[in-house]
Amino acid sequence: MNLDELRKDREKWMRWKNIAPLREVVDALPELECKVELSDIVKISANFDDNAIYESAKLLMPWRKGPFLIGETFIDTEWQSNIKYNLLRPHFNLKDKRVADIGCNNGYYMFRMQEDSPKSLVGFDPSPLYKTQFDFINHFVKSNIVYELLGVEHLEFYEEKFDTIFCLGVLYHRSDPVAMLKQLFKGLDKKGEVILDTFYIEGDDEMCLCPESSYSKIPNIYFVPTIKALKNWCLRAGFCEFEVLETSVTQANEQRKTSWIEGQSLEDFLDPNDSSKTVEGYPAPARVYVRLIKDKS
Ligand SMILES: Nc1ncnc2c1ncn2[C@@H]1O[C@H](C[S@+](CC[C@H]([NH3+])C(=O)[O-])CC(=O)[O-])[C@@H](O)[C@H]1O
Repeated sequence: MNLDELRKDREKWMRWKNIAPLREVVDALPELECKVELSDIVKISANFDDNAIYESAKLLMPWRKGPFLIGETFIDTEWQSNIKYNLLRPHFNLKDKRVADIGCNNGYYMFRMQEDSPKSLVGFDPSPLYKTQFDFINHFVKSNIVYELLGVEHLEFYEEKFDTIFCLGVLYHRSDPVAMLKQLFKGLDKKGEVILDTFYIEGDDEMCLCPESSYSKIPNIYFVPTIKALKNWCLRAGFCEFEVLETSVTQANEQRKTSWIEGQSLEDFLDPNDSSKTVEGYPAPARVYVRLIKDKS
């Protein structure tokens, strides 16, 4: 597959009529000397015109992943992504590694991962809006992060292999999860690892929930496995080791409606009389975080 042709083709997405005005917002950002602090909130300080920054950031809504503070503008994103990042933080060390984040959204995790001084950081996400949010933040952060408007399906054709691949919150969106796991496998160098999270259901059987048309009001969720079924998928994809790192139930403080998104959030996705269930009557979203090893030899 010729990725350069695809890249060229996807550059055109930036001229879509809903995206082009947002590109102008990014192109008009001022050149300023900035101080960047990588903590739970990615903080950028400089001599900003705070009203202008606020108005520009608002135009790039919805903001799902973060939070960010730019001057006095606090982008209170739908997700407090620091919770997932901090849960995973004890389980990786990225020093001098080639790292990819698949489904990187606006790059929040990659901005934080810079604290480890990886050799390289590449984000894959086929969303022109999220890339524009990344460009907005990175205009001030000035990182070397590479953002590819590509999907997980392109990873196996990518020009370089990776030592660590993060793939968080993507597997349940794929209609062929084993094929996706194989694509991650092929994206790794020999000794590589994948850190992945996905929704799971409780149970000792090797079983899977197949939602009828939506899960937690999300339409494109195909399979929600037990941990044992997930392990089987991973072994079938070729990984030699499957290690459960953490499990968590999404709480209202992690995903909630803020003034930086339109529409609904977690509180509208759960049964109002029983928060252990989704509105569809399925078990409420719980996530398992795993490490997959390509080859131990
Ligand atoms: N083919 C594709 N390949 C890769 N990514 C894709 C594709 N299609 C859509 N996406 C992207 O995958 C991300 C899924 S969100 C996870 C974000 C982050 N990782 C998180 O864990 O918070 C889901 C969630 O938060 O549950 C979005 O940014 C999509 O644009």
